[in-house]
Amino acid sequence: MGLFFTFLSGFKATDYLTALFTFIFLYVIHFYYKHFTRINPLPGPLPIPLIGSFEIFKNDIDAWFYRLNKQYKHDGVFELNIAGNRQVVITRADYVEKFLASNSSSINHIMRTANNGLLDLFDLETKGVGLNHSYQHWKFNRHIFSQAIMPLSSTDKPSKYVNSLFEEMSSYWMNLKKPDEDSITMDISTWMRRFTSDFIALISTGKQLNTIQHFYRKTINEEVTEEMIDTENFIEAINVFVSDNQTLFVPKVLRNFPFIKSRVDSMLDNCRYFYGRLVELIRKKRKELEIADYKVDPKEMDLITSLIVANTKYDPHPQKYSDPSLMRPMTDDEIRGVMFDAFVAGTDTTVNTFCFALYYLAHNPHIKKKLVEEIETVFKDDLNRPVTYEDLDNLKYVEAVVKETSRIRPTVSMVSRFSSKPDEVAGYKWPSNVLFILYVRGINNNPLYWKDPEKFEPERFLDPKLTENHPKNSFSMFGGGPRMCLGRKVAIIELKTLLTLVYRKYDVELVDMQAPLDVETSTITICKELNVRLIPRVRTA
Ligand code: HEM
Repeated sequence: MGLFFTFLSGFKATDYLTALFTFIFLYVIHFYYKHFTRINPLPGPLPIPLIGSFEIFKNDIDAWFYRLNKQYKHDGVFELNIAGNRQVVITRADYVEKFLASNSSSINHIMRTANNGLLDLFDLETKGVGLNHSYQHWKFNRHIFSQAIMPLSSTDKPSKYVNSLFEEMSSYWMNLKKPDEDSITMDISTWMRRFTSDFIALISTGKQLNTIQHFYRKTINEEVTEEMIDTENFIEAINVFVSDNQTLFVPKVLRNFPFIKSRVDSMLDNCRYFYGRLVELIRKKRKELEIADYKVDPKEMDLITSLIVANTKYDPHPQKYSDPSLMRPMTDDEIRGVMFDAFVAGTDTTVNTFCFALYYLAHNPHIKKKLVEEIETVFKDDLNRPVTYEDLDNLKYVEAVVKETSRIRPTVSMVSRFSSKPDEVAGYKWPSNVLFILYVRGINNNPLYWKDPEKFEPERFLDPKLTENHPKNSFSMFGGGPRMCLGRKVAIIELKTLLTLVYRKYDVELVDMQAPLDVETSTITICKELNVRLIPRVRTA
């Protein structure tokens, strides 16, 4: 060791600088050598060593993808480098079939990302569904979660919950309306974030979190209670995770770098808090079930109860599987993992889709008129009764509005798949470990499949000839294949019921018609703010 220091002491400061510059120079040469000799070079911006592109420091990565896709003339495939990682971006419907086919049993593209980040540190590597990186754990969790959530969508529970939450929220809005004014002005995205959290809480536990109520009380400056702080913290924890989840993919070697360490630590605190709240909900539910001796009407089961009793002697629908690994009950930690997914994947996605719909409807009054006409046709004179599960079948235009909103501005604008084996994709042969980005917004807006793609036109989804002639995968909202969204049916019920209730009771105008959508994209496109004027409808009948 002494000899080593004697050796170092022989160097001057300029020698260290020279060594540093030589290292950087060699790194840059190596980086570009690798770049220019890469397999299957595709069109794409010239990457900058280490960061890939300065675009990663902006808040809307989707805007960059959209621009590049236009620049490359929707050609079907281009490439990017993000933080040193090559990404192959696919923008044609026929190229994504391999990943999204409903009968796809191939496990080659089952993972969404490489596992070289911090998933294990956040206890997400083997937990939950969305980010799970262990095939066996993902399969087990997805199977149990799917059995718990899918049957809910054929009951009237989701629409009942939306009705009751809307009634509550709407009564707060009416209280906020000043007697001398004919409308209420608000950032509707903040209300809706609370609405969807209360909705998922109801679906999960049968009980409300009261986040809407607490937000209302905060808005009217009521004294802040512990309970109010708790629910606002809960909403904040979801927001933080959704808008900064890139932190999970920071390469392990960078974890302790000064700026990165504080960001990772703060995300860890956020997740610990969030997990703690979820575990509280699960333990509470377990206790209630124990007291009731697990006697629950199977038709009344909430999500957490279904997850707790799955594969136990209390399971009302016991099943046998050829794969014995699917037959064990879930631990509380595993339930916490999938509940985390339900809150993270199931709240913001619906809020954003809802807000985008409001934005596009306000900019297209003739479409809003048709939507209101359909609502009035279905509800005739009875405009206060709950929207039922049966009504949803008759609200075809409302559904077309939801789909058209998701076509033109999908909240999940990109879906990723990581290959574990060599494969042929988009006409090229690829080695294993390639990250493919299926650029949903690019495909949904590709002029090859959609006439005037930037025009908001829900009729596209009503004309059977049009939809039949469309190539497969030219529209996707919920992804596809083995990793397709598990909440898709519940989400459609929630969105249709909510849009109907809102437009039945209010006209919605934007405060600033000139303002573009205020969005940012990390993994999903988030509506940061949407200022609207709600004008209660005055019925003459
Ligand atoms: C408008 C609302 C929603 C949209 C647009 C949406 C969209 C998506 C998309 C695109 C994916 C990725 C699919 C793929 O990789 O092929 C996904 C996954 C997922 N979604 Fe949704 N989602 C919505 C609502 C919900 C809700 C309400 C829940 C649950 C309550 C939910 C739970 C999930 C889960 C658990 C996954 C991960 C599935 C897996 O990795 O196996 N989503 N969603």
